[in-house]
Amino acid sequence: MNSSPLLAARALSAGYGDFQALFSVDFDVFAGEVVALIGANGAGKSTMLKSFVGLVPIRAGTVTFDGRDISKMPAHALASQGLALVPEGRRLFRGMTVEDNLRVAADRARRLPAGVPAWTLERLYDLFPILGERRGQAVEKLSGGQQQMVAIGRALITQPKLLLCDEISLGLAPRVIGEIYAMLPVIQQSGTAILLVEQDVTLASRSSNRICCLLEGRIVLSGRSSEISREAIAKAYFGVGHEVG
Ligand SMILES: Nc1ncnc2c1ncn2[C@@H]1O[C@H](COP(=O)(O)OP(=O)(O)OP(=O)(O)O)[C@@H](O)[C@H]1O
Repeated sequence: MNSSPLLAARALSAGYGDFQALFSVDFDVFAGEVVALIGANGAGKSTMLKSFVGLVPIRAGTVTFDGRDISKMPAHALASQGLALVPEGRRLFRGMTVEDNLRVAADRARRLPAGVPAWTLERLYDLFPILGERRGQAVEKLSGGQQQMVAIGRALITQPKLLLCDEISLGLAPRVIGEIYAMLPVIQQSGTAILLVEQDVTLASRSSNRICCLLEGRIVLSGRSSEISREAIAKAYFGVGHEVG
């Protein structure tokens, strides 16, 4: 693993009005790894992702990406830096086809160095063949899982170094979740790091190299997914002193 992180948050605080959602968070993602961010409802997971991409303003601290301070960079400028968000709820362009949803995002893509293979429509259709079959259909005609595949494809076509995924399993059937999560190693092997916000702790743990747990806006546990016990995760998830069943 490289010694300098791809994404680094330092003493990051963020919130909404009078409410503080993140308290001096230190957090890293290194190139090529999959990190899962877990925590109970309201712990601050989405806020953290949104603060990375300029959708929630940072109150204190810094976020650097690929060595550059992005703390004040507007959301629309981040795709060209190599940071892409798959937002909770997908937020596709309704009324547009699968292919047009993908094409629109390509306009904001990062310029790739020579020799680095790009995520093209063809590669995305190889990753999710059903999208190729349905490329001409309006996205609202697709199932939830297929829409999630479009949302992931739309992020990938911006050629990210880091893909931020906000609860991509939410509301989907286990089989569909399995199909989508099966593609994460393929994306990782292509050289894209992934930060997953995931409610399902078992899935989060199985799908990641490292896991971090947020509790009430603070990181309370961080380590290699293969080395952290279920008990440690449960304690961190619910807070120290909470009975673990
Ligand atoms: N737009 C907002 N305005 C005010 N408070 C907000 C807003 N969005 C989130 N919050 C509050 O910030 C805190 C963190 O919310 P956040 O959505 O980041 O949590 P989360 O860990 O992603 O939870 P969930 O799994 O429920 O999405 C919560 O207390 C939430 O109520």
